[in-house]
Amino acid sequence: MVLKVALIGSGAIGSRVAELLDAGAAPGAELTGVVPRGDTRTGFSFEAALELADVVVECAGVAAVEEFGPRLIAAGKDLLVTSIGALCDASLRKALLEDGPGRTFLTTGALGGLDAITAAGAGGTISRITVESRKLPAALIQPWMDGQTRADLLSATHAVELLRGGPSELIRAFPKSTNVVSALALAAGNWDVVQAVLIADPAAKQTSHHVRAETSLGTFDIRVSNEASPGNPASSALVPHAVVRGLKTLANASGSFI
Ligand SMILES: NC(=O)C1=CN([C@@H]2O[C@H](COP(=O)(O)OP(=O)(O)OC[C@H]3O[C@@H](n4cnc5c(N)ncnc54)[C@H](OP(=O)(O)O)[C@@H]3O)[C@@H](O)[C@H]2O)C=CC1
Ligand SMILES: O=C([O-])CC(=O)C(=O)O
Repeated sequence: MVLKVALIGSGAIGSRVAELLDAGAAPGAELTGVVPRGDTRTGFSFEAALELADVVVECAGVAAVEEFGPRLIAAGKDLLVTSIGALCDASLRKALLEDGPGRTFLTTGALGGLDAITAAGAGGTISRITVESRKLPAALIQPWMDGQTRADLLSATHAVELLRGGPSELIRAFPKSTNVVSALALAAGNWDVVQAVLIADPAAKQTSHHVRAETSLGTFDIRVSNEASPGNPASSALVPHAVVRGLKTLANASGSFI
């Protein structure tokens, strides 16, 4: 049986996922349509995705998870989320993870090591997870920043610490750049053990995430240095490939790491 996939969002991640699916990168999965933003009276629509897709991939942002996620799950569809920070909201988290009948999957996205953290959280205890993320300053400019803050950031000649805190604080201020922090909390099964720091680094050649997880089953030190997505310097180029890997597993798990 073919796994029918719909996408919400066709930016840097979504458009690459569509290309990869069309090129047959996930045997057993095929692209049914992409939900456009706004007026959907012509062509594919969210209603068409509800009717035709087995799994809907969100690669549109935190607000899109809030807007579409609960309806998909209530309709019995599966949802694959990239904007994982949306799950900082406890009531949305319940709707997506507990209420069913649809299932919510979370992409590993820009990170590695979530499998080990999930296993350690289930089989042991996690005392602390820290993550330091570094990106180029231009990728971290936000709509709420005033002109002076933007100018200072863009002209910085040294690394600048932008924010330190837990998943909710980070996602509120940098919703397109700190989903990995929420991913770590979900992997740990604990929203209180993760502390993050976001750094704008003019010398950053790649986007990096340095995770350190202290658990009763071991200490995991995980560093990823990702190329930026060609379409969006704020997103790692790895993310669409992580999404497609997940779809491939859903469609045909044989031989997959799960
Ligand atoms: N889990 C992880 O490791 C990572 C997660 N992410 C998440 O993935 C998201 C997407 O990243 P990326 O592709 O680089 O971002 P882009 O900005 O390149 O693309 C987002 C696309 O989604 C569209 N969109 C937004 N809202 C809607 C909607 N309601 N309906 C239909 N389309 C919509 C946008 O349209 P428009 O241009 O009109 O706004 C845009 O085309 C990020 O916002 C972030 O939350 C990103 C990187 C890593
Ligand atoms: O792509 C990345 O490296 C991380 C990112 O933007 C996010 O977590 O939202």
